[in-house]
Amino acid sequence: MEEENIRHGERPRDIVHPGSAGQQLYQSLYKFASFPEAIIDAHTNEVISYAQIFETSCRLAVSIEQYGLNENNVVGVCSENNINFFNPVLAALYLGIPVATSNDMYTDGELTGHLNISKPTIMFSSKKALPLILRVQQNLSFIKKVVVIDSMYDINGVECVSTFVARYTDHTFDPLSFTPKDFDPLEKIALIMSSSGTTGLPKGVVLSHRSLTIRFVHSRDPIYGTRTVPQTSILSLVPFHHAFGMFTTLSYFVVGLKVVMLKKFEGALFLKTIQNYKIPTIVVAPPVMVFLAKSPLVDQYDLSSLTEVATGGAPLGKDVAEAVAKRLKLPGIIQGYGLTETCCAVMITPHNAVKTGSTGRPLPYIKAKVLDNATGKALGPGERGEICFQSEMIMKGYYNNPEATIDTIDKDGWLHSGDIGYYDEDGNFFIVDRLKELIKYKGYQVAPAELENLLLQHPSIADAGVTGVPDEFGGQLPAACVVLESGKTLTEKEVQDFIAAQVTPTKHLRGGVVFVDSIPKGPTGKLIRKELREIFAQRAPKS
Ligand SMILES: Nc1ncnc2c1ncn2[C@@H]1O[C@H](COS(=O)(=O)NC(=O)c2csc(-c3nc4ccc(O)cc4s3)n2)[C@@H](O)[C@H]1O
Repeated sequence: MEEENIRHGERPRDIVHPGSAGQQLYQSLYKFASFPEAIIDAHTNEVISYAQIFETSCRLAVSIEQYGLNENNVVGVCSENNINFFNPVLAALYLGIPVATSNDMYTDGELTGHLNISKPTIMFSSKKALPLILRVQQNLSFIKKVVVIDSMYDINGVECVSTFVARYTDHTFDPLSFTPKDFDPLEKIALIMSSSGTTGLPKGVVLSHRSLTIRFVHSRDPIYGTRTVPQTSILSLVPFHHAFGMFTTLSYFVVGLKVVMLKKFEGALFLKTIQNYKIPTIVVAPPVMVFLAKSPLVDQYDLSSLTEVATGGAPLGKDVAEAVAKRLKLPGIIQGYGLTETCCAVMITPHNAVKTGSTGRPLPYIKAKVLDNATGKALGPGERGEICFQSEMIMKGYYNNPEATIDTIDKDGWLHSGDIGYYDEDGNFFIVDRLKELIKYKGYQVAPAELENLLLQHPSIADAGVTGVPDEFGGQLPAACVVLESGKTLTEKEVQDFIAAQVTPTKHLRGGVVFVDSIPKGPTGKLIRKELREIFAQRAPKS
Protein backbone atom coordinates (compact mmCIF):
# COMPACT_ATOMS: atom_id res chain seq x y z
CA MET A 1 0.00 0.00 0.00
CA GLU A 2 1.60 3.27 -1.10
CA GLU A 3 1.77 5.97 1.57
CA GLU A 4 -0.73 8.82 1.14
CA ASN A 5 0.08 12.33 -0.12
CA ILE A 6 2.42 11.08 -2.83
CA ARG A 7 2.14 13.42 -5.81
CA HIS A 8 2.45 11.54 -9.10
CA GLY A 9 3.34 13.24 -12.36
CA GLU A 10 0.61 13.22 -14.99
CA ARG A 11 0.00 10.12 -17.07
CA PRO A 12 2.79 10.14 -19.70
CA ARG A 13 1.75 11.14 -23.21
CA ASP A 14 4.73 9.18 -24.51
CA ILE A 15 6.68 6.12 -23.43
CA VAL A 16 10.36 6.15 -22.51
CA HIS A 17 11.82 5.03 -25.80
CA PRO A 18 13.98 1.88 -25.68
CA GLY A 19 17.74 2.05 -25.89
CA SER A 20 20.39 4.38 -24.57
CA ALA A 21 20.45 8.16 -24.73
CA GLY A 22 23.32 7.74 -27.21
CA GLN A 23 21.19 5.57 -29.50
CA GLN A 24 18.23 7.95 -29.32
CA LEU A 25 20.41 11.00 -30.00
CA TYR A 26 22.10 9.19 -32.92
CA GLN A 27 18.69 8.41 -34.43
CA SER A 28 17.49 11.99 -33.92
CA LEU A 29 20.58 13.57 -35.47
CA TYR A 30 20.22 11.26 -38.48
CA LYS A 31 16.48 11.99 -38.71
CA PHE A 32 17.12 15.74 -38.77
CA ALA A 33 20.31 15.56 -40.89
CA SER A 34 18.68 17.73 -43.58
CA PHE A 35 18.24 20.61 -41.13
CA PRO A 36 20.93 23.23 -41.88
CA GLU A 37 20.97 24.74 -38.37
CA ALA A 38 21.37 22.85 -35.10
CA ILE A 39 23.31 25.42 -33.08
CA ILE A 40 23.90 29.07 -34.00
CA ASP A 41 26.43 31.24 -32.17
CA ALA A 42 24.59 34.56 -31.82
CA HIS A 43 27.89 36.39 -31.22
CA THR A 44 29.49 35.32 -34.51
CA ASN A 45 26.52 33.89 -36.48
CA GLU A 46 28.60 30.71 -36.92
CA VAL A 47 26.36 27.67 -37.49
CA ILE A 48 26.73 23.92 -37.11
CA SER A 49 24.17 21.73 -38.88
CA TYR A 50 22.61 18.51 -37.68
CA ALA A 51 24.53 16.64 -40.39
CA GLN A 52 27.83 18.15 -39.25
CA ILE A 53 27.15 17.21 -35.60
CA PHE A 54 26.12 13.72 -36.73
CA GLU A 55 29.26 13.12 -38.80
CA THR A 56 31.73 14.71 -36.36
CA SER A 57 30.29 12.89 -33.33
CA CYS A 58 30.41 9.54 -35.18
CA ARG A 59 34.00 10.15 -36.31
CA LEU A 60 34.92 11.06 -32.72
CA ALA A 61 33.24 7.93 -31.38
CA VAL A 62 35.25 5.67 -33.72
CA SER A 63 38.43 7.61 -32.92
CA ILE A 64 37.94 7.61 -29.14
CA GLU A 65 37.34 3.85 -29.20
CA GLN A 66 40.33 3.15 -31.47
CA TYR A 67 42.47 5.45 -29.29
CA GLY A 68 41.78 2.87 -26.60
CA LEU A 69 39.09 4.25 -24.30
CA ASN A 70 36.33 2.05 -22.91
CA GLU A 71 33.49 2.28 -20.38
CA ASN A 72 36.01 2.31 -17.52
CA ASN A 73 37.39 5.62 -18.72
CA VAL A 74 35.85 9.10 -18.55
CA VAL A 75 35.75 11.73 -21.32
CA GLY A 76 36.17 15.30 -20.06
CA VAL A 77 34.76 18.42 -21.74
CA CYS A 78 35.78 21.92 -20.67
CA SER A 79 34.39 24.75 -22.76
CA GLU A 80 32.26 27.86 -22.73
CA ASN A 81 28.99 27.58 -24.67
CA ASN A 82 30.29 26.60 -28.09
CA ILE A 83 28.69 25.24 -31.28
CA ASN A 84 31.13 22.31 -31.11
CA PHE A 85 30.49 21.57 -27.41
CA PHE A 86 28.27 18.53 -27.92
CA ASN A 87 30.39 16.68 -30.53
CA PRO A 88 32.55 14.85 -27.90
CA VAL A 89 29.58 14.55 -25.51
CA LEU A 90 27.52 12.70 -28.14
CA ALA A 91 30.50 10.52 -29.16
CA ALA A 92 30.98 9.34 -25.58
CA LEU A 93 27.24 8.74 -25.13
CA TYR A 94 27.21 6.54 -28.25
CA LEU A 95 30.03 4.45 -26.69
CA GLY A 96 28.67 4.27 -23.16
CA ILE A 97 31.73 6.15 -21.86
CA PRO A 98 30.86 8.58 -19.01
CA VAL A 99 31.22 12.30 -19.77
CA ALA A 100 32.35 14.82 -17.14
CA THR A 101 31.91 18.52 -17.94
CA SER A 102 33.87 21.34 -16.28
CA ASN A 103 33.22 25.06 -15.90
CA ASP A 104 35.65 26.87 -18.21
CA MET A 105 35.75 29.76 -15.73
CA TYR A 106 37.26 27.62 -12.95
CA THR A 107 40.62 28.58 -11.51
CA ASP A 108 43.47 26.05 -11.64
CA GLY A 109 42.73 25.00 -8.06
CA GLU A 110 39.02 24.53 -8.64
CA LEU A 111 39.53 22.56 -11.86
CA THR A 112 42.18 20.34 -10.26
CA GLY A 113 39.83 19.45 -7.41
CA HIS A 114 36.96 18.92 -9.84
CA LEU A 115 38.92 16.66 -12.24
CA ASN A 116 40.29 14.59 -9.36
CA ILE A 117 36.74 13.32 -8.85
CA SER A 118 35.99 11.98 -12.36
CA LYS A 119 39.63 11.57 -13.55
CA PRO A 120 39.04 11.93 -17.34
CA THR A 121 41.53 10.25 -19.71
CA ILE A 122 40.84 12.57 -22.66
CA MET A 123 39.99 16.25 -22.19
CA PHE A 124 38.14 18.01 -25.00
CA SER A 125 38.79 21.72 -24.60
CA SER A 126 37.82 24.92 -26.35
CA LYS A 127 40.61 27.24 -27.53
CA LYS A 128 39.64 29.61 -24.73
CA ALA A 129 39.92 26.94 -22.00
CA LEU A 130 43.10 25.36 -23.44
CA PRO A 131 45.66 27.31 -21.35
CA LEU A 132 43.75 26.34 -18.18
CA ILE A 133 43.59 22.67 -19.23
CA LEU A 134 47.31 22.51 -20.14
CA ARG A 135 48.29 24.08 -16.78
CA VAL A 136 46.30 21.63 -14.67
CA GLN A 137 47.28 18.68 -16.89
CA GLN A 138 50.85 19.07 -15.67
CA ASN A 139 49.80 17.79 -12.23
CA LEU A 140 47.14 15.31 -13.32
CA SER A 141 48.74 12.16 -14.72
CA PHE A 142 45.36 10.58 -15.58
CA ILE A 143 44.82 13.08 -18.44
CA LYS A 144 46.57 11.32 -21.34
CA LYS A 145 45.28 13.45 -24.23
CA VAL A 146 43.88 16.92 -24.89
CA VAL A 147 41.91 17.70 -28.06
CA VAL A 148 40.73 21.16 -29.14
CA ILE A 149 37.06 21.18 -30.23
CA ASP A 150 36.82 24.56 -32.01
CA SER A 151 39.95 24.93 -34.12
CA MET A 152 40.65 23.83 -37.70
CA TYR A 153 44.36 23.55 -36.81
CA ASP A 154 46.49 22.04 -34.06
CA ILE A 155 47.53 24.53 -31.39
CA ASN A 156 51.14 24.34 -30.11
CA GLY A 157 51.14 20.59 -30.68
CA VAL A 158 47.69 20.01 -29.19
CA GLU A 159 45.60 18.25 -31.81
CA CYS A 160 42.33 19.68 -33.08
CA VAL A 161 39.39 17.33 -33.70
CA SER A 162 40.17 17.12 -37.44
CA THR A 163 43.70 15.88 -36.78
CA PHE A 164 42.56 13.48 -34.06
CA VAL A 165 39.83 11.84 -36.18
CA ALA A 166 41.96 11.77 -39.37
CA ARG A 167 44.19 9.20 -37.66
CA TYR A 168 41.27 6.76 -37.38
CA THR A 169 38.73 7.77 -40.07
CA ASP A 170 39.50 8.79 -43.65
CA HIS A 171 37.55 10.80 -46.23
CA THR A 172 35.50 7.73 -47.17
CA PHE A 173 34.07 7.49 -43.63
CA ASP A 174 30.29 6.97 -43.61
CA PRO A 175 28.62 7.88 -40.28
CA LEU A 176 26.09 5.12 -40.90
CA SER A 177 28.94 2.62 -40.80
CA PHE A 178 29.11 3.38 -37.07
CA THR A 179 26.35 2.29 -34.70
CA PRO A 180 26.09 3.25 -31.03
CA LYS A 181 26.67 0.47 -28.56
CA ASP A 182 23.94 -1.61 -26.94
CA PHE A 183 23.85 -1.61 -23.11
CA ASP A 184 21.43 -1.34 -20.20
CA PRO A 185 20.44 2.36 -20.01
CA LEU A 186 19.55 1.99 -16.32
CA GLU A 187 23.04 0.81 -15.44
CA LYS A 188 25.35 2.68 -17.79
CA ILE A 189 26.70 6.06 -16.59
CA ALA A 190 25.98 8.81 -19.09
CA LEU A 191 27.39 11.83 -17.31
CA ILE A 192 29.18 12.80 -14.09
CA MET A 193 28.11 16.36 -13.25
CA SER A 194 29.39 18.61 -10.47
CA SER A 195 27.22 19.50 -7.48
CA SER A 196 27.84 20.22 -3.81
CA GLY A 197 24.42 18.76 -2.99
CA THR A 198 22.95 19.43 0.44
CA THR A 199 26.26 19.90 2.26
CA GLY A 200 30.03 19.90 1.90
CA LEU A 201 32.27 20.17 -1.15
CA PRO A 202 31.38 19.64 -4.84
CA LYS A 203 30.77 15.99 -5.73
CA GLY A 204 30.29 13.96 -8.91
CA VAL A 205 26.60 13.35 -9.68
CA VAL A 206 26.22 10.05 -11.56
CA LEU A 207 23.39 10.16 -14.11
CA SER A 208 22.40 7.08 -16.12
CA HIS A 209 21.28 6.93 -19.74
CA ARG A 210 17.77 6.29 -18.40
CA SER A 211 17.84 9.69 -16.68
CA LEU A 212 18.42 11.35 -20.05
CA THR A 213 15.83 9.29 -21.93
CA ILE A 214 13.19 10.31 -19.39
CA ARG A 215 14.20 13.95 -19.98
CA PHE A 216 13.73 13.31 -23.70
CA VAL A 217 10.12 12.23 -23.00
CA HIS A 218 9.51 15.51 -21.18
CA SER A 219 10.97 17.55 -24.05
CA ARG A 220 8.58 15.88 -26.54
CA ASP A 221 5.59 16.60 -24.29
CA PRO A 222 3.35 19.42 -25.65
CA ILE A 223 2.26 20.34 -22.12
CA TYR A 224 5.69 20.41 -20.47
CA GLY A 225 8.18 20.68 -23.35
CA THR A 226 9.54 24.09 -24.30
CA ARG A 227 8.97 23.51 -28.01
CA THR A 228 8.04 20.39 -29.93
CA VAL A 229 7.93 21.54 -33.57
CA PRO A 230 11.22 20.72 -35.37
CA GLN A 231 13.38 23.67 -36.46
CA THR A 232 11.62 26.03 -34.06
CA SER A 233 14.24 28.47 -32.72
CA ILE A 234 15.03 28.56 -29.03
CA LEU A 235 17.43 31.05 -27.47
CA SER A 236 19.42 29.39 -24.70
CA LEU A 237 21.43 31.39 -22.20
CA VAL A 238 22.15 28.58 -19.76
CA PRO A 239 25.67 27.11 -19.49
CA PHE A 240 26.11 23.80 -21.35
CA HIS A 241 28.55 22.52 -18.67
CA HIS A 242 25.76 22.73 -16.05
CA ALA A 243 22.88 20.24 -15.87
CA PHE A 244 20.31 22.91 -16.82
CA GLY A 245 22.06 23.73 -20.12
CA MET A 246 23.36 20.20 -20.78
CA PHE A 247 20.08 18.31 -20.54
CA THR A 248 17.81 20.94 -22.06
CA THR A 249 20.09 21.27 -25.10
CA LEU A 250 20.55 17.51 -25.60
CA SER A 251 16.76 17.20 -25.47
CA TYR A 252 16.39 19.98 -28.08
CA PHE A 253 18.38 17.76 -30.49
CA VAL A 254 15.83 14.99 -29.90
CA VAL A 255 13.08 17.36 -31.07
CA GLY A 256 15.12 18.90 -33.90
CA LEU A 257 15.11 22.45 -32.60
CA LYS A 258 17.34 25.30 -33.75
CA VAL A 259 19.40 26.32 -30.71
CA VAL A 260 20.46 29.97 -30.82
CA MET A 261 23.27 30.17 -28.29
CA LEU A 262 24.84 32.98 -26.29
CA LYS A 263 28.10 32.46 -24.40
CA LYS A 264 27.20 35.02 -21.74
CA PHE A 265 24.55 37.60 -20.98
CA GLU A 266 24.96 41.03 -22.66
CA GLY A 267 21.67 42.94 -22.51
CA ALA A 268 21.68 44.61 -25.91
CA LEU A 269 22.99 41.53 -27.77
CA PHE A 270 20.43 39.35 -26.00
CA LEU A 271 17.55 41.60 -27.09
CA LYS A 272 18.99 42.10 -30.60
CA THR A 273 19.23 38.32 -30.99
CA ILE A 274 15.57 37.83 -30.08
CA GLN A 275 14.60 40.54 -32.57
CA ASN A 276 16.88 39.48 -35.44
CA TYR A 277 16.26 35.72 -35.19
CA LYS A 278 12.54 36.25 -34.39
CA ILE A 279 12.93 33.95 -31.40
CA PRO A 280 9.66 32.46 -30.07
CA THR A 281 11.13 30.85 -26.92
CA ILE A 282 13.88 31.84 -24.53
CA VAL A 283 15.28 29.77 -21.64
CA VAL A 284 17.04 31.89 -19.04
CA ALA A 285 18.07 31.99 -15.37
CA PRO A 286 16.14 34.34 -13.03
CA PRO A 287 18.66 37.27 -13.17
CA VAL A 288 17.75 37.70 -16.85
CA MET A 289 14.08 37.81 -15.81
CA VAL A 290 14.87 40.79 -13.55
CA PHE A 291 16.53 42.45 -16.55
CA LEU A 292 13.44 41.76 -18.70
CA ALA A 293 11.21 43.15 -15.98
CA LYS A 294 13.16 46.34 -15.35
CA SER A 295 15.61 47.34 -18.06
CA PRO A 296 14.63 50.32 -20.26
CA LEU A 297 16.62 48.63 -23.05
CA VAL A 298 13.76 46.15 -23.50
CA ASP A 299 11.54 48.86 -25.02
CA GLN A 300 14.10 49.54 -27.76
CA TYR A 301 13.71 46.15 -29.44
CA ASP A 302 10.91 44.33 -31.25
CA LEU A 303 10.31 41.27 -29.06
CA SER A 304 6.91 40.49 -30.57
CA SER A 305 8.18 37.07 -31.76
CA LEU A 306 8.37 35.90 -28.12
CA THR A 307 5.49 33.63 -27.21
CA GLU A 308 7.22 31.67 -24.42
CA VAL A 309 9.66 32.57 -21.66
CA ALA A 310 11.04 29.68 -19.58
CA THR A 311 13.18 30.01 -16.50
CA GLY A 312 14.49 27.96 -13.60
CA GLY A 313 17.55 27.02 -11.64
CA ALA A 314 16.87 29.46 -8.83
CA PRO A 315 13.93 31.16 -7.12
CA LEU A 316 11.91 33.60 -9.25
CA GLY A 317 9.91 36.27 -7.46
CA LYS A 318 6.19 36.22 -8.29
CA ASP A 319 6.31 39.98 -8.87
CA VAL A 320 9.15 39.59 -11.38
CA ALA A 321 7.26 36.82 -13.20
CA GLU A 322 4.11 38.96 -13.39
CA ALA A 323 6.08 42.03 -14.53
CA VAL A 324 7.78 40.11 -17.36
CA ALA A 325 4.53 38.47 -18.49
CA LYS A 326 2.79 41.86 -18.55
CA ARG A 327 5.63 43.68 -20.31
CA LEU A 328 6.05 40.98 -22.98
CA LYS A 329 2.29 40.39 -23.28
CA LEU A 330 2.55 36.70 -22.34
CA PRO A 331 -0.11 34.57 -20.60
CA GLY A 332 2.47 33.58 -18.00
CA ILE A 333 6.05 32.49 -17.38
CA ILE A 334 7.05 28.83 -17.73
CA GLN A 335 9.01 27.88 -14.63
CA GLY A 336 10.93 24.66 -14.11
CA TYR A 337 12.59 23.25 -11.03
CA GLY A 338 15.40 20.73 -10.96
CA LEU A 339 18.63 19.68 -9.35
CA THR A 340 21.79 18.30 -10.88
CA GLU A 341 20.87 15.29 -8.75
CA THR A 342 17.60 14.90 -10.69
CA CYS A 343 19.31 15.33 -14.10
CA CYS A 344 16.98 18.06 -15.31
CA ALA A 345 13.66 19.62 -14.35
CA VAL A 346 11.40 17.34 -12.31
CA MET A 347 8.65 19.96 -12.03
CA ILE A 348 7.50 22.40 -14.74
CA THR A 349 4.47 24.68 -14.96
CA PRO A 350 2.06 23.02 -17.44
CA HIS A 351 1.44 25.28 -20.44
CA ASN A 352 -2.32 24.84 -20.06
CA ALA A 353 -2.35 25.75 -16.36
CA VAL A 354 0.41 28.21 -15.58
CA LYS A 355 0.26 29.28 -11.93
CA THR A 356 2.42 32.35 -11.34
CA GLY A 357 4.85 31.86 -8.47
CA SER A 358 4.70 28.09 -8.73
CA THR A 359 7.72 26.05 -9.82
CA GLY A 360 5.31 23.69 -11.51
CA ARG A 361 3.91 20.20 -11.11
CA PRO A 362 5.79 16.88 -11.01
CA LEU A 363 6.48 15.65 -14.54
CA PRO A 364 5.50 12.26 -15.99
CA TYR A 365 7.61 9.40 -14.54
CA ILE A 366 8.31 11.54 -11.44
CA LYS A 367 6.89 11.08 -7.93
CA ALA A 368 7.15 13.89 -5.38
CA LYS A 369 6.29 14.32 -1.75
CA VAL A 370 6.57 17.00 0.93
CA LEU A 371 8.22 15.33 3.92
CA ASP A 372 7.79 16.22 7.55
CA ASN A 373 11.29 15.35 8.72
CA ALA A 374 10.09 15.18 12.34
CA THR A 375 7.48 12.47 11.71
CA GLY A 376 8.67 10.97 8.42
CA LYS A 377 5.18 11.48 7.01
CA ALA A 378 4.27 12.89 3.58
CA LEU A 379 2.30 16.09 4.09
CA GLY A 380 -0.92 17.26 2.46
CA PRO A 381 -1.73 20.40 0.48
CA GLY A 382 -0.55 23.69 1.99
CA GLU A 383 1.75 22.02 4.52
CA ARG A 384 5.45 22.87 4.39
CA GLY A 385 8.25 20.34 4.44
CA GLU A 386 11.25 19.02 2.53
CA ILE A 387 10.48 18.20 -1.10
CA CYS A 388 11.58 14.71 -2.10
CA PHE A 389 11.55 12.89 -5.46
CA GLN A 390 11.46 9.29 -6.57
CA SER A 391 12.08 8.39 -10.21
CA GLU A 392 14.43 6.52 -12.55
CA MET A 393 15.47 10.02 -13.59
CA ILE A 394 17.27 10.82 -10.34
CA MET A 395 20.98 10.21 -9.95
CA LYS A 396 22.42 6.78 -9.25
CA GLY A 397 24.47 8.45 -6.53
CA TYR A 398 27.59 10.52 -5.95
CA TYR A 399 30.68 9.17 -7.76
CA ASN A 400 32.83 7.10 -5.36
CA ASN A 401 31.06 8.72 -2.38
CA PRO A 402 28.60 6.25 -0.79
CA GLU A 403 28.30 8.28 2.42
CA ALA A 404 27.10 11.41 0.61
CA THR A 405 24.79 9.22 -1.49
CA ILE A 406 23.13 7.66 1.57
CA ASP A 407 22.69 11.13 3.07
CA THR A 408 20.75 12.25 -0.03
CA ILE A 409 18.85 9.18 -1.27
CA ASP A 410 17.08 7.30 1.53
CA LYS A 411 16.52 3.55 1.83
CA ASP A 412 13.21 3.82 -0.06
CA GLY A 413 14.89 5.56 -2.99
CA TRP A 414 13.57 9.03 -2.23
CA LEU A 415 15.97 11.86 -3.10
CA HIS A 416 15.88 14.57 -0.43
CA SER A 417 16.19 17.90 -2.27
CA GLY A 418 17.11 20.09 0.69
CA ASP A 419 14.39 22.51 -0.43
CA ILE A 420 11.40 23.49 1.67
CA GLY A 421 8.06 23.91 -0.05
CA TYR A 422 4.43 22.93 -0.35
CA TYR A 423 1.83 22.15 -3.00
CA ASP A 424 -1.67 23.60 -3.42
CA GLU A 425 -4.96 21.78 -4.01
CA ASP A 426 -4.20 21.61 -7.75
CA GLY A 427 -0.77 20.05 -7.16
CA ASN A 428 1.21 23.19 -8.04
CA PHE A 429 4.43 23.27 -6.01
CA PHE A 430 5.98 26.33 -4.39
CA ILE A 431 9.56 26.58 -3.06
CA VAL A 432 9.73 28.74 0.05
CA ASP A 433 13.18 28.13 1.56
CA ARG A 434 16.31 26.07 1.39
CA LEU A 435 17.15 23.59 4.16
CA LYS A 436 20.55 22.86 2.66
CA GLU A 437 23.54 25.18 2.86
CA LEU A 438 23.88 25.51 -0.91
CA ILE A 439 24.12 29.12 -2.13
CA LYS A 440 22.94 29.96 -5.66
CA TYR A 441 24.30 33.10 -7.30
CA LYS A 442 22.71 33.74 -10.71
CA GLY A 443 21.75 30.04 -10.78
CA TYR A 444 25.36 28.93 -10.17
CA GLN A 445 26.15 26.76 -7.16
CA VAL A 446 28.40 28.13 -4.42
CA ALA A 447 29.33 25.59 -1.75
CA PRO A 448 29.90 27.38 1.59
CA ALA A 449 32.29 24.60 2.69
CA GLU A 450 34.54 25.29 -0.32
CA LEU A 451 34.94 28.99 0.57
CA GLU A 452 35.25 28.23 4.30
CA ASN A 453 38.13 25.82 3.59
CA LEU A 454 39.88 28.49 1.53
CA LEU A 455 39.35 31.18 4.21
CA LEU A 456 40.81 28.91 6.90
CA GLN A 457 44.01 28.67 4.82
CA HIS A 458 44.64 32.40 5.39
CA PRO A 459 47.25 32.83 8.16
CA SER A 460 45.29 35.69 9.81
CA ILE A 461 41.93 33.86 9.87
CA ALA A 462 41.09 31.65 12.84
CA ASP A 463 37.55 30.65 11.81
CA ALA A 464 34.98 31.41 9.11
CA GLY A 465 31.38 30.82 8.11
CA VAL A 466 29.89 31.45 4.66
CA THR A 467 26.25 32.09 3.81
CA GLY A 468 24.12 33.67 1.08
CA VAL A 469 22.57 37.10 1.51
CA PRO A 470 19.44 37.88 -0.52
CA ASP A 471 19.87 39.97 -3.67
CA GLU A 472 17.25 41.00 -6.20
CA PHE A 473 19.44 40.38 -9.25
CA GLY A 474 21.79 37.60 -8.20
CA GLY A 475 19.36 35.71 -5.97
CA GLN A 476 21.94 35.19 -3.24
CA LEU A 477 25.38 36.78 -2.77
CA PRO A 478 28.10 34.71 -1.08
CA ALA A 479 29.11 36.41 2.18
CA ALA A 480 31.52 35.49 4.98
CA CYS A 481 31.75 35.87 8.74
CA VAL A 482 35.43 35.86 9.75
CA VAL A 483 37.18 35.45 13.13
CA LEU A 484 40.71 36.88 13.02
CA GLU A 485 43.68 35.32 14.75
CA SER A 486 44.50 37.37 17.87
CA GLY A 487 46.61 40.39 17.04
CA LYS A 488 45.97 40.09 13.31
CA THR A 489 44.11 42.60 11.14
CA LEU A 490 42.48 42.32 7.74
CA THR A 491 40.12 44.56 5.80
CA GLU A 492 36.92 43.33 4.13
CA LYS A 493 38.53 43.93 0.73
CA GLU A 494 41.64 41.92 1.64
CA VAL A 495 39.46 38.95 2.52
CA GLN A 496 37.41 39.35 -0.67
CA ASP A 497 40.56 39.62 -2.79
CA PHE A 498 42.04 36.54 -1.10
CA ILE A 499 39.02 34.49 -2.16
CA ALA A 500 38.66 36.14 -5.59
CA ALA A 501 42.20 35.05 -6.50
CA GLN A 502 41.30 31.39 -6.01
CA VAL A 503 37.76 30.88 -7.34
CA THR A 504 35.58 31.45 -10.38
CA PRO A 505 33.85 34.89 -10.43
CA THR A 506 30.43 33.49 -9.42
CA LYS A 507 31.91 32.47 -6.03
CA HIS A 508 33.33 35.88 -5.11
CA LEU A 509 32.23 37.30 -1.72
CA ARG A 510 29.89 39.90 -3.28
CA GLY A 511 27.74 39.79 -0.15
CA GLY A 512 30.59 41.18 1.93
CA VAL A 513 32.61 40.16 4.97
CA VAL A 514 31.71 40.70 8.64
CA PHE A 515 34.38 40.30 11.33
CA VAL A 516 33.01 38.54 14.44
CA ASP A 517 34.36 37.20 17.74
CA SER A 518 33.07 33.69 17.06
CA ILE A 519 31.21 31.65 14.46
CA PRO A 520 27.80 30.35 15.65
CA LYS A 521 28.12 26.58 16.14
CA GLY A 522 26.07 23.83 17.77
CA PRO A 523 27.22 21.43 20.53
CA THR A 524 28.80 19.13 17.91
CA GLY A 525 30.72 22.02 16.36
CA LYS A 526 28.39 22.16 13.35
CA LEU A 527 27.88 25.62 11.88
CA ILE A 528 24.46 27.13 12.65
CA ARG A 529 23.86 28.67 9.24
CA LYS A 530 20.55 30.27 10.23
CA GLU A 531 22.43 32.38 12.78
CA LEU A 532 25.03 33.26 10.12
CA ARG A 533 22.21 34.59 7.94
CA GLU A 534 20.87 36.61 10.87
CA ILE A 535 24.26 38.29 11.39
CA PHE A 536 24.03 39.68 7.86
CA ALA A 537 20.34 40.47 8.18
CA GLN A 538 21.19 42.68 11.18
CA ARG A 539 24.11 44.36 9.37
CA ALA A 540 23.48 48.01 8.62
CA PRO A 541 22.72 48.46 4.89
CA LYS A 542 25.79 49.62 2.96
CA SER A 543 25.76 53.34 2.10
N1 LIG B 1 12.60 26.88 -10.19
C1 LIG B 1 13.32 26.93 -9.05
N2 LIG B 1 12.87 27.66 -8.00
C2 LIG B 1 13.58 27.73 -6.85
N3 LIG B 1 14.76 27.11 -6.64
C3 LIG B 1 15.24 26.38 -7.68
C4 LIG B 1 14.55 26.25 -8.91
N4 LIG B 1 15.29 25.44 -9.72
C5 LIG B 1 16.38 25.09 -9.01
N5 LIG B 1 16.36 25.67 -7.79
C6 LIG B 1 17.38 25.58 -6.73
O1 LIG B 1 18.60 25.07 -7.27
C7 LIG B 1 18.93 23.84 -6.60
C8 LIG B 1 19.61 22.87 -7.58
O2 LIG B 1 20.71 23.53 -8.13
S1 LIG B 1 21.56 22.78 -9.19
O3 LIG B 1 22.00 21.55 -8.63
O4 LIG B 1 22.55 23.70 -9.62
N6 LIG B 1 20.62 22.36 -10.40
C9 LIG B 1 19.74 23.17 -11.02
O5 LIG B 1 19.52 24.32 -10.66
C10 LIG B 1 19.05 22.58 -12.17
C11 LIG B 1 19.41 21.38 -12.74
S2 LIG B 1 18.37 21.14 -14.08
C12 LIG B 1 17.53 22.57 -13.79
C13 LIG B 1 16.47 23.00 -14.62
N7 LIG B 1 16.07 22.42 -15.74
C14 LIG B 1 15.03 23.06 -16.38
C15 LIG B 1 14.45 22.65 -17.57
C16 LIG B 1 13.39 23.38 -18.12
C17 LIG B 1 12.93 24.53 -17.46
O6 LIG B 1 11.90 25.24 -17.99
C18 LIG B 1 13.52 24.95 -16.26
C19 LIG B 1 14.56 24.20 -15.74
S3 LIG B 1 15.52 24.41 -14.29
N8 LIG B 1 18.00 23.23 -12.73
C20 LIG B 1 17.59 23.32 -6.11
O7 LIG B 1 17.78 22.42 -5.02
C21 LIG B 1 16.93 24.60 -5.65
O8 LIG B 1 17.44 25.00 -4.39
